[in-house]
Amino acid sequence: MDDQSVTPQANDQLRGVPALSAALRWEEPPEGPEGAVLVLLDQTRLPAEEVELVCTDVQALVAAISTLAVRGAPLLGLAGAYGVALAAARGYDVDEAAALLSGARPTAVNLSRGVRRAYDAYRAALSAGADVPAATAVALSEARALHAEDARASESMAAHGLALLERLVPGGGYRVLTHCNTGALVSGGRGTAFGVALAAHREGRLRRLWVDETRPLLQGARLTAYEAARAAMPYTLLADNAAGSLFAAGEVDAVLVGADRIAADGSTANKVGTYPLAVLARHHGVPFVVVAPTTTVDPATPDGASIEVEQRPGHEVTELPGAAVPVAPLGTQAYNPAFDVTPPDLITAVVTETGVASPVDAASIAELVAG
Ligand SMILES: CSC[C@H]1O[C@H](OP(=O)(O)O)[C@H](O)[C@@H]1O
Repeated sequence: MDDQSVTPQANDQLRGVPALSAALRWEEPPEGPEGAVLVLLDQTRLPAEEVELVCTDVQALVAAISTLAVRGAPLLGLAGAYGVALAAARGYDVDEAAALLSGARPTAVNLSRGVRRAYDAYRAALSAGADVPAATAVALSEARALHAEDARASESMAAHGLALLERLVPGGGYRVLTHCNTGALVSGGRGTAFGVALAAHREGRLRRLWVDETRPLLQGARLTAYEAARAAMPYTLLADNAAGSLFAAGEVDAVLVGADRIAADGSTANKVGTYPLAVLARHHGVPFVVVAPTTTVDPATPDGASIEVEQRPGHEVTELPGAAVPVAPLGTQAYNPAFDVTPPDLITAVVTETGVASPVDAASIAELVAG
């Protein structure tokens, strides 16, 4: 494979792009939280433009979640928690806000879990006699705590994942294939699977990051390539359909992917196209590793069949992002699941901030959750 690594200087799209800002942040004026806003980096506009969305109400935040302007399981958890605080700060119906936020996308358990965490804290404060401003401060404090916990979890996952890679592929020079986007754009920190690849790069052990474009919304081509270029990582973009030939050519040492929901038995929902990679990895004897915080593990979901897979609009398949005309004839029906589910027997290891589960089964997953 010829070296096609790109450095930020070589890519006009990136020249002059400001440093990657936080994917999500809370802002409030000196007068107090009544004027609070949630500022989101609009991920639908990347990599060409770094545009921020300023959400002043829950409806705007729900729309941003539904359109993937803000996305990625851990970040959805933060958005949900801050969304409850925003509703309380601005005097909206907090019960209604919690319901709207939790229902914005069904698969990533982090979203409803983040909403629940801030909502329960808010309600508990009110029950304990706090007034609304004080209860709002409690909800915001929970959101901020979750943000900090996710950043710390990101560092721990990178450390555990790097140590696992060294065990799986001794000597470094890893050629890692990844799918979708799992970097700082989905996290309070440096991400999940991408964070492991970034740590390997910084240790001089990453020979190549193979980046699946990840149809139909191209999170890989638009977002992972963007993050990899900014980190000056040796990355190469590929069509999802080309992954098989890379395995056949012996060009992949490990697969690193994220997760949106990990069931109690280790079944893992992740971006559609993940399951075929797991089958390819098994066929070619390549380690297949899921990297996710324990906030993505849902003990209440027993197995893969119990995971609700979000079905998205067909136009995302029949139209290319930004194209003037559809690629398919008008009226074409499209099958567009946002995720698929990989069974535990095809997963070499699950890496969380608490450690590594391998083999992957109900017992090893429970041990990760217990910490
Ligand atoms: C570590 S983020 C988890 C997960 O979220 C992405 O889905 P989406 O872009 O639809 O939010 C993708 O499945 C990532 O692997």
